Amino acid sequence: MNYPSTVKLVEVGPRDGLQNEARTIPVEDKVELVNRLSQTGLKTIETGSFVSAKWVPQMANSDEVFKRIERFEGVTYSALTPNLFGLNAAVEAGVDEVAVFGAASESFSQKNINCSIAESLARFAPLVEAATAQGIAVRGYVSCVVGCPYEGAIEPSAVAEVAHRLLDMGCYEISLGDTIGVGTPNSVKQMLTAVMQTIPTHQLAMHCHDTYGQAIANIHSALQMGISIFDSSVAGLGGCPYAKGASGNVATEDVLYLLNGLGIHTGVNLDQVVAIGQFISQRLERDNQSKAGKALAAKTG
Ligand SMILES: CC(C)(COP(=O)([O-])OP(=O)([O-])OC[C@H]1O[C@@H](n2cnc3c(N)ncnc32)[C@H](O)[C@@H]1OP(=O)([O-])[O-])[C@@H](O)C(=O)NCCC(=O)NCCSC(=O)C[C@@](C)(O)CC(=O)[O-]
Repeated sequence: MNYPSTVKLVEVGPRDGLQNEARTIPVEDKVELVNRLSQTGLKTIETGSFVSAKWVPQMANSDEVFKRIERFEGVTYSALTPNLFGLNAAVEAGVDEVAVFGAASESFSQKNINCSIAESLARFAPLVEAATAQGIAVRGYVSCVVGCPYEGAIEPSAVAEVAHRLLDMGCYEISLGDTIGVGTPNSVKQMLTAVMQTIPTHQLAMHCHDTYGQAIANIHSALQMGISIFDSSVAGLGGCPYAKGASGNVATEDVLYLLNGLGIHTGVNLDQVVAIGQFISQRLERDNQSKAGKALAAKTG
């Protein structure tokens, strides 16, 4: 079997993982989480979000988080920015990288960012231009790449179109989000086949949620197609506030266990991530969603 020899993991726990938590998480806990993740070998940590606090209250203190984290050499600290207002706030807070987030589903786009897909792209273009002019790289997300909570199945061609437009406007990498985790290896393959017709494989990432327990199977399928960038969240934290019932991202521990088993290099220390998964689950008083994390933690006591 042909797999990439190296995989980059984008840790989205502090953002995607925490954005949906009901109770306010103290800044200190977020800072401790980011600081600990920074020492595991992870090279990109999505640390917060510069969105409306009315829409996503949990991310309201992202500026403070950015100001208080320790910056570890070689680690990129990124944030979501839906518009120029968000970009300016993010730059002020000292982000290294930003991400715009669009969708392949009209209904999801309206619910998530209150505009159509076309309007979102028109809004992102000046943001990407302003960010790159300041030397800040922009990642592009496409949500609902397999299914949408409001529209059901999504055509691979719709995903390919939005992904292509984001790349064209200057995003350096496109992260394909199975927002509600409905994908299976076949539907993911069909979607990737369409997207890979216009986007080089090395510029594509998969962002899998594990709602239906398919995330690891889908990642394995994407690996076989040459994808070498995956988003994941420590302890499987997370869920999107505008996708009811969507559970967390695939757990970083589970992805690392898979990649280690396949002999794929990540540079990330699994044991350290397991300990962080236990720490954050205890702080949030929630169950650790990582199967590998729980099994490994039980072994070490
Ligand atoms: C995009 C908007 C702002 C449009 O929201 P809107 O209401 O259409 O915007 P607006 O321009 O009319 O502004 C309304 C108010 O928001 C303020 N505002 C405007 N922009 C900002 C900003 N950047 N930061 C802070 N405040 C902002 C603005 O100042 C104003 O304040 P008011 O005058 O009412 O006091 C809103 O819909 C929003 O914030 N949405 C965020 C949704 C979100 O964060 N969703 C979760 C992340 S996406 C995700 O999780 C999926 C992903 C990426 O993980 C991949 C996957 O799994 O699929």
